[in-house]
Amino acid sequence: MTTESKLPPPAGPRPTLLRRRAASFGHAVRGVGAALRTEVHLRLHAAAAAAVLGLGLYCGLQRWEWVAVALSVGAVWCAELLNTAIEAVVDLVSPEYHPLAGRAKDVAAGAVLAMALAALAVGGLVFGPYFFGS
Ligand SMILES: Nc1ncnc2c1ncn2[C@@H]1O[C@H](COP(=O)(O)OP(=O)(O)OP(=O)(O)O)[C@@H](O)[C@H]1O
Repeated sequence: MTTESKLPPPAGPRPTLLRRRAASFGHAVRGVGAALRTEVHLRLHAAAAAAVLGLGLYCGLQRWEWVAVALSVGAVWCAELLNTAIEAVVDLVSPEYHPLAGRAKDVAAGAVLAMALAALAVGGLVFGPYFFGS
């Protein structure tokens, strides 16, 4: 028995690696856009990120401080986007009430909360000395 696929090859020339990467990037941007349109929390994170950027420029943060702030903002966005994705999948597979569906959503929301608290701590450690002295 052969292990070769019986499927016919796709019609037309195979897209180049660069085109496939560009398409994947487009899907990711579309995902962030969709989440921004539907999730109020994500829009609040965007406003918070803009405020932190302004505050950082105002304070004249050091390079390592920008690193900590950028990683914190990125991690909160990442957690919120994953939470949004998990919510969508849970709604798809379990539109009716189910304790496991509820637990999955609660745990995903908990991940956002944990990251937001860590980001708050980083914000306090970075910006605190600029406003209250070291
Ligand atoms: N299918 C379900 N079965 C059981 N419990 C659910 C279900 N869907 C939602 N829940 C419960 O309701 C809570 C809120 O769910 P919902 O989908 O409204 O998220 P949300 O609060 O709108 O989140 P976000 O504001 O981030 O969009 C969940 O955390 C979970 O406890």
